[in-house]
Amino acid sequence: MLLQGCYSVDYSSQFFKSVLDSMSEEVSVIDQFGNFLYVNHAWRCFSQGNDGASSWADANYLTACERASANGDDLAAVAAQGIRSVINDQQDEFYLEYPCHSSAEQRWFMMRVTAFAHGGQHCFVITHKNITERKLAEEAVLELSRIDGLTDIANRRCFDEFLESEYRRCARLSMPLSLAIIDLDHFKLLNDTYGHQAGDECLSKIAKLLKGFAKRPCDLCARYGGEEFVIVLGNTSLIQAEAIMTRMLEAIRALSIPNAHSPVEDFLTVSVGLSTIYPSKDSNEHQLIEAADTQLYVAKNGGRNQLASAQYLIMD
Ligand SMILES: Nc1nc2c(ncn2[C@@H]2O[C@H](COP(=O)(O)OP(=O)(O)OP(=O)(O)O)[C@@H](O)[C@H]2O)c(=O)[nH]1
Repeated sequence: MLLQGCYSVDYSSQFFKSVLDSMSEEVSVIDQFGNFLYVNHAWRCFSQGNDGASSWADANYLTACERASANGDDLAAVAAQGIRSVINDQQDEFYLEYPCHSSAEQRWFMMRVTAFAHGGQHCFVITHKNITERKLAEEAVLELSRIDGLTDIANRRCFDEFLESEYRRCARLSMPLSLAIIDLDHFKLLNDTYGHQAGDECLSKIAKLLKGFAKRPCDLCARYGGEEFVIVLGNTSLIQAEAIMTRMLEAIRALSIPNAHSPVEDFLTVSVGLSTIYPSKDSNEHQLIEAADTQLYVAKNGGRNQLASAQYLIMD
């Protein structure tokens, strides 16, 4: 077929083959049994680079997915199910984003499956597009959305998510979970005496110190509110958490951040409310927060500059 424009173009098979071979997306066409009918240049390059298989014409996409699935690749099972759903006309299109990391780099791909009919035969186009750049940008944004801008530690949102998942993990493994709320004493006076900028610097200094007390993957230090911080200690009993918090209180006193008008000391002190729970299906993480908050109230009322703690007991 010839169409007239600036140039005359011959829309022959060779033309479309050249178009498909020039694409960076990997494109293949399979029949309803999963047998390959066509693959473009990018597909051939990718599969050769991956496993040296060059004879795509003899291969079967569904069989390859099912083999990978049997070897523990859960996403291959999802892909096979998605392809079948388009083949069986259960949906017009299947779409999957999946990681495919190599030893050298992190990579993500987007797979799309659509159907078309050709000469009475049902055909299915499967494309794979490298979406690594977009995924890395999304991850960076997500990371930023979980960090407190001033202190560079986890923010409240990150804390909420972490506590929920750590709560479930400790419940599953019958482990204790401890939570400490750390509130700076008379911080308003520090701000009023030395200015807001000095207050900000103080918050950053405290955050940096607290981070050193939450080093394991099951720990988290976060900014909970203005001058309130939290430390989650997974798999940590009350006695162990008390020991850690006592060391932390001493470390904060040792910083000797001036707070000349504080009625407690002439340097910055903190009050800590600590509670430990053995998570179960009869309790939840919000009860642990309430329990730590109650202990913080006890510490504040007891004269500040101290730790108050209690095991959270689940009532029948
Ligand atoms: N510099 C600075 N100050 C903050 C920030 N967020 C909250 N604050 C201040 O923290 C102070 C908290 O005051 P209060 O709630 O009265 O608590 P406090 O003075 O620490 O008194 P107690 O907690 O009862 O010991 C307020 O003056 C807030 O303006 C911040 O990001 N930077």
